Amino acid sequence: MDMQRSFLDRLFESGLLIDTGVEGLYGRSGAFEDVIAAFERLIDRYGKADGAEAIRFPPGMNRAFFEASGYMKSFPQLAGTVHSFCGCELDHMSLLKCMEEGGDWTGEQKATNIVLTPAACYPLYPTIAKRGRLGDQGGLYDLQSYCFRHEPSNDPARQQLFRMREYVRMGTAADVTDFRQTWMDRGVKMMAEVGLDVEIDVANDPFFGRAGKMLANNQRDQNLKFELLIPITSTANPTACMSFNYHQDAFGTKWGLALADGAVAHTACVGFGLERIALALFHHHGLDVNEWPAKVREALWG
Ligand SMILES: Nc1ncnc2c1ncn2[C@@H]1O[C@H](COP(=O)(O)OP(=O)(O)OP(=O)(O)O)[C@@H](O)[C@H]1O
Ligand SMILES: [Zn+2]
Repeated sequence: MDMQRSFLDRLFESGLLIDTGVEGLYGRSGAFEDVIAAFERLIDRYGKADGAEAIRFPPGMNRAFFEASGYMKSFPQLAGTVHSFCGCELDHMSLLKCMEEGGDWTGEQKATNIVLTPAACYPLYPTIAKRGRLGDQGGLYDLQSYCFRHEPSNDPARQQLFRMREYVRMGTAADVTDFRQTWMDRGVKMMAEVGLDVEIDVANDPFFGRAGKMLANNQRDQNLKFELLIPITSTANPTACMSFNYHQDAFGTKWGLALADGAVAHTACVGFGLERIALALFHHHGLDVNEWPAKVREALWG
């Protein structure tokens, strides 16, 4: 396990990641960000011909949509809510007094209407449903967001605030499973271009509790989730750097997403973990991008 800690220490020493004193919450250097920007341009090149509609949401979402999504049923342990001080002057005085005494001042904070986005695609489904039926070709969207998950760790690849680039397809079952397969093939090709060895395997989400075990088994048995894995700090447990999810008609039904003929839409999403991909590149090719193989630099920076 201390391969993780030592890689994290090297990232801090090189300045690529900046320690904030909280596990999984890091500043990033210009060099780190350049790699993410370059990799996103590579994603753009692979996806361009498909004509996805680009949409960017901030890293917080409407609490009502979050509640309706069912996230708290499946992943209560990962969610992060935004709370604020909503009191009067008297409340403010007791707040300051409590802080001064080192007490728990957060208990009086009230929930706002914003929840931190857990995955880039969560705000999309209710947004698209509100527009009415999809067109004849269904829908294809290009998203990117910071996402929050409460999973503190000294593994630099497991962060609490990280960026996810996603494509989401809405259409018939065939449309969305074809889309997912296309991106599995593209994912392998893209990673080969930047000199990373990958494998693709069936996977499951970290559903909470005993009932969650069954959900996870079901997800695996039905091949609903695949991950593209790259060894970063462990070859025995390579890290998921992309995931490919087929939701069947679950989100279509939940949000009322309808195809042009009125049938319930199927959906699939493909996610790139941008920090994980950057970390895989630094781990494989070294912490100085100037020393990376020419072929890799060419693929990223032309
Ligand atoms: N804590 C995290 N830190 C950095 N990147 C992450 C984190 N969690 C997920 N990702 C990235 O976002 C992508 C899409 O998220 P997804 O929900 O499919 O991940 P996940 O299956 O929960 O990941 P894991 O199994 O490693 O917890 C993942 O493939 C991964 O690259
Ligand atoms: Zn998604």
